[in-house]
Amino acid sequence: MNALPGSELDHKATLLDKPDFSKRERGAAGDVRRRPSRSEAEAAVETLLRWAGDDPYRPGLLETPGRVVRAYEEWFSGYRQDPVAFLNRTFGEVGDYNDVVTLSDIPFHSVCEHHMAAIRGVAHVSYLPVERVVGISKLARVVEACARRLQVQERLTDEIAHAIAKGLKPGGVAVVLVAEHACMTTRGVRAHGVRMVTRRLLGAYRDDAALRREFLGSIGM
Ligand SMILES: Nc1nc2c(ncn2[C@@H]2O[C@H](COP(=O)(O)OP(=O)(O)OP(=O)(O)O)[C@@H](O)[C@H]2O)c(=O)[nH]1
Ligand SMILES: [Zn+2]
Repeated sequence: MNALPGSELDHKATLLDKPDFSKRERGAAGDVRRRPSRSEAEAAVETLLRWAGDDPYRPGLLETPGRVVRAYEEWFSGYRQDPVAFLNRTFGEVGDYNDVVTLSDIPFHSVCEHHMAAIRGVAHVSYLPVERVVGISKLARVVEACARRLQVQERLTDEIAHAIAKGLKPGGVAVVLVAEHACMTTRGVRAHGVRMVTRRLLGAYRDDAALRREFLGSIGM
């Protein structure tokens, strides 16, 4: 099996790269090129609490801005991670094994970039190794690093697939995400139980119908 051709390995310029603020002017919140301080972020939460109609100085809410900022620090931890870097430590020695590796039902949590509401779901990830095999936890770490940012599901799917393609240079990569968007289930159209399914198939998974069927079958699709 040959590795994916170069064009597919190119890590596309997406939000996984650092945002380019250089051409922006000052926005309502000040100079957008400067990362706001923690206390500025907490003040923004306090404003939201007041806007909601509550009193941010009542005892139950006093520590809420600090908690919210710490929570968002976790939900946005992906901005401080390079997903491809998790794939640097590969194993060369896997005996005669030269077939697909699939990890199914990797839970993930992301944040919808339209409403900043939760996206919760599972990722199914598969790759066809060409010499480079990685510890399976690293695939889950790639999913996590891509998910813990503001996302739309289509781009999240694409970024996971391309990070694995770049890091492992495999014969193919397949990523399927099945997720529920809180912006659609808890507000707006309030369509409870709706799940969005997206997939990104690269290399052999895209070109070889039998391999694709086998993968989709193995994850119950
Ligand atoms: N394709 C795609 N759409 C998404 C995703 N997350 C949220 N959306 C949708 O993005 C759209 C944003 O539409 P807008 O009309 O700008 O926002 P809105 O007025 O809040 O829309 P409603 O949710 O219909 O109330 C909505 O249809 C959401 O359901 C995603 O990951 N992928
Ligand atoms: Zn949304």
